[in-house]
Amino acid sequence: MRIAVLGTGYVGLSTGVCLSEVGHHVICIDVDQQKINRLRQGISPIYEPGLESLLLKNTAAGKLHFTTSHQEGLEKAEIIIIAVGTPQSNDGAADLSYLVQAAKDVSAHLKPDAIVVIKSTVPVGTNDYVRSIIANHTKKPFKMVSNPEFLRQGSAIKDTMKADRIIIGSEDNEAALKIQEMYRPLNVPVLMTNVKSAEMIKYASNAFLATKISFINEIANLCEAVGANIIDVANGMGKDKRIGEAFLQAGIGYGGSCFPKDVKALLHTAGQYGVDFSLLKETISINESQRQLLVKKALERFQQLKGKKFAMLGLSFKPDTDDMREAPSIVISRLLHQAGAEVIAYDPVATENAKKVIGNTIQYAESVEEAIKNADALLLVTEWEEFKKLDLAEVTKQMKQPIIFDGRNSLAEDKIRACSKIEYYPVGKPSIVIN
Ligand SMILES: NC(=O)C1=CN([C@@H]2O[C@H](COP(=O)(O)OP(=O)(O)OC[C@H]3O[C@@H](n4cnc5c(N)ncnc54)[C@H](O)[C@@H]3O)[C@@H](O)[C@H]2O)C=CC1
Ligand SMILES: O=C(O)[C@H]1O[C@H](OP(=O)(O)OP(=O)(O)OC[C@H]2O[C@@H](n3ccc(=O)[nH]c3=O)[C@H](O)[C@@H]2O)[C@H](O)[C@@H](O)[C@@H]1O
Repeated sequence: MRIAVLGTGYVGLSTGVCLSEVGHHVICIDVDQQKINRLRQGISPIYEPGLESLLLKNTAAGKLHFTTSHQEGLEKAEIIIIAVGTPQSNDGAADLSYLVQAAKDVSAHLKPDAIVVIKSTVPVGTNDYVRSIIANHTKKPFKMVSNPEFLRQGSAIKDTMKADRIIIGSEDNEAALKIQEMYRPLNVPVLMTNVKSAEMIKYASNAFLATKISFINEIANLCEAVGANIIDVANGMGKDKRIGEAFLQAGIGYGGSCFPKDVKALLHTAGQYGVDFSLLKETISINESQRQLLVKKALERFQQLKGKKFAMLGLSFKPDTDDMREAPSIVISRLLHQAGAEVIAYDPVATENAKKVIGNTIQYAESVEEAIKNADALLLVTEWEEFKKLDLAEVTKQMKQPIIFDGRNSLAEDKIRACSKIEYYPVGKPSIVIN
């Protein structure tokens, strides 16, 4: 099939690359000339494991193209997938301005009878709204399908190729079947729904997962207070198939480009329809306080933070991505800076993006060794594999004080116990102090 994808972000690029991999002819369109230039040279503008090799392979095979011209991209496309951003606006609602512009771009160059697929995460009713925008700008016939995306950053390619499900929402059976056919080579279960249900499935899924994280974080806080161990508690809960093991990792809260904004957008929709979804308010408020946890723990330990030097390991909102959107490291940096502490941070891939968001209120190191030198404490903020492999006995020797606050419970207990001197403060389980 001839497919055009609007937006070469995490979702658009991963989708375009994977659809070309399974045999379709894909042209990806973006308004960002720099991104398109890099993509044409076979360089991915985002860090995403496995993406660049598929990009090179399918570009070389002539199945994957990139352009900034909507005309060039759309004139032959039988399926048009819109994957532009829907960020959060000031009132918590989803900002649909990119989507509205994309709809206008589509209507200007649409091939008659093309199917317009909305993959961006959009509030209930948005597919109908986009349909009316396109219809107001063109007389050509077209069809619409809602097809929300569930991939995670850091495993976008795997999640696309081996998704748990594909949701196809449409009032037009023929269009829905064509999109099902487009995905057939992936061999993933498909669920057909109406448009509004498809739109709701996306928000309900993200809000549920975010709530699961806030729930386990509150249980972790309670575990600390009563002397239980969150790892055992989460294990014990997760063994119940009705609960499931996934998304029960306690830590310093959820971040990223989606959970924070999507929970707020769903709450906004609920408000518009007079539904008081107070559970979501709690999910948000627990998450906000959880992001401050490491700083609170540090304050408890040191009494005052002025003049203290903190090595911060990890900046991105999760491992295997360079994305800094809503990363807990932003809040932690701000609080430590306000308290007069010095922060020197290291991240394997997110440092350049972090500099744009956090700026020069903290320093950036090129390696773990540089970050930890003479530090009063180490804050583990993102659980990159590199950090799990550290020789903690050696790390603590390089520090001024051997104090570690592990915001992701990611350091192995036997490595901690192998240190001759250490103070280790995890989340939701007993601290380890060896003098
Ligand atoms: N990032 C993620 O892991 C996931 C994101 N989503 C949703 O997918 C959507 C896209 O998210 P991301 O890929 O993270 O966004 P992104 O911000 O990384 O990329 C969006 C891209 O669209 C381009 N763009 C904007 N207007 C355009 C237009 N008129 N024509 C062509 N290109 C245009 C931008 O230049 C940018 O490169 C959002 O609605 C998001 O909520 C859904 C699932 C996962
Ligand atoms: O709509 C989206 O954008 C995507 O949002 C999330 O994907 P993503 O944000 O890439 O990453 P996750 O692995 O879900 O992690 C999100 C945040 O939750 C945190 N998290 C995750 C799991 C957990 O057990 N505990 C926990 O604190 C992570 O550290 C991270 O900050 C969802 O998992 C995807 O299904 C969805 O498509």
